[in-house]
Amino acid sequence: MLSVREVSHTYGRRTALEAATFDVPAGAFAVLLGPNGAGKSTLYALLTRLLPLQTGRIEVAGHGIGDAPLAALARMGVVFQSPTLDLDLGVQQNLAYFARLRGLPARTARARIDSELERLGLAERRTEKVRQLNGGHRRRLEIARALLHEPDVLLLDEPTVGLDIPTRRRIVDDVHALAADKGVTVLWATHLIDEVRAGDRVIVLHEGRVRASGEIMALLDEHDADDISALFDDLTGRERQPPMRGVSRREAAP
Ligand SMILES: Nc1ncnc2c1ncn2[C@@H]1O[C@H](COP(=O)(O)OP(=O)(O)OP(=O)(O)O)[C@@H](O)[C@H]1O
Repeated sequence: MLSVREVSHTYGRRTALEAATFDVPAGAFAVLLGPNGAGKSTLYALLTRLLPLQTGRIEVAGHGIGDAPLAALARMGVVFQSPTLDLDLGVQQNLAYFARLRGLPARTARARIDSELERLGLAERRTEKVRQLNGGHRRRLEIARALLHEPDVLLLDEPTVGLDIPTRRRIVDDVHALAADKGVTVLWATHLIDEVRAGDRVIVLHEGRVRASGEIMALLDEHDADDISALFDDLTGRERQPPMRGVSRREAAP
């Protein structure tokens, strides 16, 4: 569903991505895991055409982002690192405005917005300004907005930045459930290993290079790592960190 082949990007003399290559199969939840400066945001800018592709090829649902950009972008929902809701518009207005931008027929938009507001427990608060919502609700509203046009692929760039741990956990669980429910393919960028769940695919990006890519349990076996923290330390040269909650091989044991 998402294919990234030999993608490199430089800013002047600084190399941000170097021959990055990975695939995300349809319906998979893939975590793009990399420390600060790994090149995650650069990759998202290339995937969404905020930056022009310098070398390599990116395909979304079979459409090349360079040669069929409109078809590729139409299949994508995007949640950027910085929030993009209009704080002074109402909850429902934010969704309706976006549905218009995506060209959804009014009746379809209304039905989807109603069901999303219901799911988020915001139906009663639909006329309130977004400014009045807490951080977790704002982010969940933004994710719901990105799914209104029923994209095949949902891209999220560090969507839990600035949120407390319980809210972060809730959003990670929520998007996993949503993805399974709607069959949407997800690429979730983060530097936080505890956002990976058993069954996820992981792409470890470090200094612009893909260091490993595959299903998390298979990667742990392949690298003989006890848990994701050890795998991440091994692949990024990070000093061994104290144990942190995260996927481990013990979970897979009978
Ligand atoms: N506009 C720019 N001009 C020059 N260098 C840049 C620019 N944007 C990013 N870089 C550099 O490219 C590299 C990759 O940055 P990028 O923002 O893509 O990484 P990231 O993994 O998203 O990091 P973060 O988690 O901090 O956002 C870094 O070395 C960064 O300093």
